[in-house]
Amino acid sequence: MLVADEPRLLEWLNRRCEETILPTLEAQFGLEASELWLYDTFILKFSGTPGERGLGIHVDDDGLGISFNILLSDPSTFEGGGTRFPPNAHTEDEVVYAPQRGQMLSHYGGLRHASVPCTGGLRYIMVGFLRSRRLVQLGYLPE
Ligand SMILES: O=C(O)CCC(=O)C(=O)O
Ligand SMILES: [Fe+2]
Repeated sequence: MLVADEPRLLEWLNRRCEETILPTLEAQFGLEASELWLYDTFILKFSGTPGERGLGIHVDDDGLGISFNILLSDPSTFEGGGTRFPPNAHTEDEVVYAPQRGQMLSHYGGLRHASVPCTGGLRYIMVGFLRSRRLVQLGYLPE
């Protein structure tokens, strides 16, 4: 579901953006919050049912920006789950993140990644994509 369709969720997201999400992304990417534009935010539900376990390897938003991924569920309520970054030009190691409830993973959207499949219970995440023209100058994006 789209966060913008639910006023209470949108209010929560706007507050979190101001208090934590934007300051964190500013520090991580060396950008000013005013240079970032929240393009899309949605909630995803994964379960152990085949076809609902997670996303295969992909890039977000055509690699145009920055992605954040907040775990909404308590990790004790689902099995499996997490976000996986296969080896890329910068590292030979696969990296897997399995955050606690409320923790945020943020990354350049053009980095290839996938869900670690959920194998039981329900895993809810909030995923948002931000864009910024400055990412090009910083060398994250192709010209
Ligand atoms: O399951 C995950 O943590 C990955 C979610 C994701 O990459 C996305 O929604 O774009
Ligand atoms: Fe993604």
